[in-house]
Formats: sequence, structure tokens, C-alpha cells
Amino acid sequence: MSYNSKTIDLILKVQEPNQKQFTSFQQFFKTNNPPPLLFEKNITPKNVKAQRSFSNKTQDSIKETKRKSFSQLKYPEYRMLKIYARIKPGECQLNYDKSSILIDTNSYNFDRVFEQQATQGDIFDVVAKQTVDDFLNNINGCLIAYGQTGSGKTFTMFGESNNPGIVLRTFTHLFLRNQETIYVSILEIYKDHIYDLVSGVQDLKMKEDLQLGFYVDGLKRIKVDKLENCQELLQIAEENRHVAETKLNALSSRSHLILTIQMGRAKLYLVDLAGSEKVNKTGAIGETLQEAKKINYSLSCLGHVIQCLSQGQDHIPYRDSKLTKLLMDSLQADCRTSIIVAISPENKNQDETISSLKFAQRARFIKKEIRIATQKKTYRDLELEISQLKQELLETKQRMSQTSSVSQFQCRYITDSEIPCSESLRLTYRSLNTENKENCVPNLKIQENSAQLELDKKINQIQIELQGLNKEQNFDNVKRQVAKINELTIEMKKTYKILVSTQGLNNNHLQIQCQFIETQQEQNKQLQKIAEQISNMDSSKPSFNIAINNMIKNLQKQQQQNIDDMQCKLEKMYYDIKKTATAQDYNLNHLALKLVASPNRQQQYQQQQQIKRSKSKPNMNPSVKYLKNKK
Ligand SMILES: Nc1ncnc2c1ncn2[C@@H]1O[C@H](COP(=O)(O)OP(=O)(O)OP(=O)(O)O)[C@@H](O)[C@H]1O
Repeated sequence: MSYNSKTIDLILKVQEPNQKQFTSFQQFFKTNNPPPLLFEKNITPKNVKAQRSFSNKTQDSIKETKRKSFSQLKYPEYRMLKIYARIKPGECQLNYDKSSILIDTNSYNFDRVFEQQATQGDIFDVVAKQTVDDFLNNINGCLIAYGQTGSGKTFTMFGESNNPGIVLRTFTHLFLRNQETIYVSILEIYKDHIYDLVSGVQDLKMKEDLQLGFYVDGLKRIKVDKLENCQELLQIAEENRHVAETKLNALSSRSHLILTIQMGRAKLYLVDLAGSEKVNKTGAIGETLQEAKKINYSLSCLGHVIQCLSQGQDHIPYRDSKLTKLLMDSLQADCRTSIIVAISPENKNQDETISSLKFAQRARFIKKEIRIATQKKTYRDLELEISQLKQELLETKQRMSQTSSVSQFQCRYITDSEIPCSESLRLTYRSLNTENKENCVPNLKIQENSAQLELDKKINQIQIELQGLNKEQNFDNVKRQVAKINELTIEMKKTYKILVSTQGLNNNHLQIQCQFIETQQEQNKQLQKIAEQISNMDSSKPSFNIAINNMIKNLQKQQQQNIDDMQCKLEKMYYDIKKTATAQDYNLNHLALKLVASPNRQQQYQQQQQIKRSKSKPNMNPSVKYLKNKK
């Protein structure tokens, strides 16, 4: 991946704007009737019939493709997902033409099959250029290299020092046409762990955001403003990437590499997947075997996701592996994606080739539609932007302090009278020094101030955007909650009225109190909900949320006050009722007690009762009265 400056100059020259863009593409189509490599090898009686019908079909399809391809030159019209095949040089046992590969009786179709002689330039022109141009117009893009181990994925993506691949050509193309700031991050998924290939940080965690989807927490995004920066990054990433020797590839990548270029809201993913491998063929043992298992597992998850997408299923199992989580964005609607299937054409690799071709065929059925990445920035985007700007300011300050200390050091050095030189030369040094002091340091100060001002301006802008973003979301939410609280307050007032009108009626009292408590509980629940929602939104600490929180707190205080008042009144009423009842009970008891308290009184009481009883004796039966008197 280390490229020399001659190579860069060469690419720059080739990729200058207004060049003849599809030169090799046009030439390719001029010389292909009949397709030179089709059915040249491996003809057996068994597949002659199939080959004949295939041949007729392909002749038609070639004419059609030819017609379309020339029209594409004028009016490029691209589907959102394109599948290409690139056949590695070497002994070739495959039958193929420019849009299909035939194995046994099965034909596998592609947007383009690159023959063994295709150059890195051809690949970039046809596979990547349009995607990179679209990326410049804010359309997300993704280029994925897929295939068996040793089939040429890394070669296609990164190339060699004197023959760069898609990645460096992409950067070159971008720097020729783009003025905006570009950020780059490079990660690898190795044995299901995420490594930052630039900062060297290991085992980064993935997080999920409602708006952002899955992202890698702590992954370093590097601002690049010239091609040399990119080369340095690629060099560092190459050194950090996990590679190992296998039977099929002396320098086999043991990880999936995802390089992300971000410009504004749009992202361009360049993906070099680890190769699928049959472990008995690669001779994997120990560590390499463990790697192979993880690689095969994540690739089978990717295959499954592709299958579900192509069948238009509702549930897509993105969560099954880190690879599918990270590629989720690029496989969904608003991304222009191209998959390049690298193929080793030897007979011994036929099983792996068929499985790669099947993967490609499934992917061709995925329906995608275009959406330009112009949505509003999310909290996280803005937060990232702020922290990025702060980081930049810090770095600028550090650079400036270094520069100014260096220049001061130099000033001191050149004014030193110890310098062995003529007086006139010394004078010249001195005047130069004064100039330095007068010009350099204040200039740096001005630069620093203007950088600070610029940053403040940007942060302010972002804060305003942030508030705008919150306002719409929060306002409706809070409005709904406040309406609910109002309803509850009205209900509570009604209950209070009933309470007042039924004051003193002991039977209703308990019921009313229950109602009141229920209302109070309901209200507290509502407030709790608001608080939760607000605290959820509050994760990004925007100032608007603080205001909302204060508002809710006031509301809560007010409600609590109402509740306390009601409670007080209710308690007072309850006390009054109880007091009356207690007073009545007390009087009765007191009386009874008085009566039973003294024995005299008791006696008196009994006598009185007796007298009362005798007085109140009913009139006796006359016959009984007579008998009694006679006695
Ligand atoms: N189109 C090509 N032209 C010339 N050499 C190639 C081409 N494709 C692959 N090679 C060579 O084949 C070897 C294996 O290629 P490469 O490392 O790119 O395979 P890979 O698919 O990335 O393998 P792995 O998955 O094991 O990392 C390398 O030496 C590479 O230079």
C-alpha cells in the first residue's frame, strides 16, 4: 500500500477532469464480437447444448449491453446496487463473457465481468468513479470486495506501490474535485473485535443510536486535506492490519477492513472483506483456524442478510454480526453500493467460485432506491463536529505555540553577539530579528484569534441548529404532556368540589379521599413520564432541554403545592368530622361513666330503677290480685 510520488503523479495525470472518461471501456466494447474468451476452454459434450443457448442469449445480451453502455456514456443511469466480477490472472478454467460466467449449465450474470487482463484503472473507471462522483454530490456510497481467500480483493482495493487500487484512486479523484473537509477512519473487524487501524486502539465497542444506527464508539476520524495524508494513513493501517500466511495466500488478510470517508453528511465506505476459506485447503490450524471460523461466520451472516434483502423480507438479521451491523447503512436504501466479486479461476477453486457467484446472484435481487444525504444533522453529528473543531483548535494552538517558540528561539539565536561574523552582517541579522519580532509573533496572534473567532462562530451556528432541531421535537411532546396535566388538574378540581359539597358526610368521605389519591398518583405518573422523556432527550445536553426541564420542574412544584393544599383541607375536614364524632361519643361515655362511678349512686340508681319498675308494673289479673290479698 505504500505508493511512490511517481505513481501519484501518474494517477493525477490520468484522472484530470475532462479526460476521455471511458476510454478503456469503449475500446473493450469495440473488440468483442464474438467475445474472445467465451467457451474457449473446457468444452465437454455434456454442456454443448447449454453453451449454444447461452451463446445465443449472450450474443443478444452483448448487443443490448453494447447499446445501453454507449447510451450510459452520455446519460449515466445507475442502479443502486451493482455487482461486478473480476477474474484473477492465471490458469483459467472458466467460461465467461463481459456480463456472465458459465459453470456447468448455470449462467451467473453481472453488471460487468472484468477479464483477467483488466487493469486497476479499468476497475476504478467502471466500478468506482461514478460512486465517487455521486459521493461528491452528497450521495452515500459503498464499494465492497468479496471473494475467496487469495482471489485478489486486497489487490483490487489497495493494489501495489506502483499500481494502486480503488482506495488511492478514490482519494486522488476526490482531491482533484473537492474543496470540502474530508474525514477518514479505518477499522478492522478481527476475530469479532473492532480495532482502530489508525490510532491502534483495540476492542472498540459498538453502540446504537436511533438516528445514526450502529456506530463504533471512540473510532478516530482523521481530517485529511491532501493526498499525502491519505497515503500516510493507508501506510499506518497496512502496518496495523492482521495478516498471516496461508497455503493459498502468503499475505492473507485475516480481518474485514472498513475505510470510511466522510464529507458533510455523506459517507463513502471502502470495504476489503476477509476471504472465505475452506479450512482444509488453507491448512489453517491453531490461531489461523480460529480466525477462519470467525471470518466464515461473519461472511455467512452477510450472506444471510443479502438473502433476506433480496427476498424483500421484513426482518433483516443485521444484528447477527458486527460486520453486518457496520454494513447495514450501505446495504439499505440510501447508498449506492457496488460489490466486486474476486474470482480465482483455477479448477481446484470451483466450489469456492460457485459459492461466490451464488452470493453475487442473490445480491443482484436487492432493490434499492436513491436518497440524497441531505437530512438535518443529528445531535451526534453536531456533537462530533464540535469536538472535532475543538480538537482542531487545540492542535492549531499547539502548532502555533511550537512555531512561535521556534521563531523566538531563532530570533534569540540570530541576535546573539557571539556569532562570528562581520559587523554589517550582524546588523542585518539584527534588523531581520526585529522584523521577525514585529511581524511573525503578532501575525500568529492574529491567526490564533481569528481561528478562535471562527470556531466560536461555528459552535454558535451548531448550537442554533441544535436548538432548532430540539424545538420541533420537544415542543409537541411537551405540549401534549401539558395538555394532559391540565386535564388532570380540571379533574382534580371537580373532585375537590364534590368533596366540599359532601363535607361532613362520613359515608362519602373515604370514597372521595380514594379518588383524590388516585388522581394524585396518576398525575405523578404523568410527571414522571415527562421527566423520563426529557432526561432521555437530555443525553446531548442541549440548552433547550435545560429550559424544558426547568419548566417541568416549576410545573411539578405547582402541582405538588396544589396537592399539598388539598391534603391540608382534606385533613382539616377529616379532623373536624372526627372531632364532632368524638365529642358526641365522649359525652355519652362520660354520662355512662358518671352513672357507674359511685356505689351510692349505683344503689340509688338501682332503687330508682326498682321504684320505676314497680310504678310501671302492669295491672294484675283480678283473680291473681284476689288470691294475693287472701294470703
Ligand atoms: N488482478 C491481479 N493482477 C495481478 N496480481 C493479482 C491480481 N489479483 C491478485 N493478485 C495477486 O494475488 C495475490 C493474492 O491477492 P490478494 O492478497 O489481493 O487476495 P485476497 O483476496 O485479498 O486474499 P485474502 O482474503 O487471503 O486476504 C497477491 O500476491 C496479489 O498481488
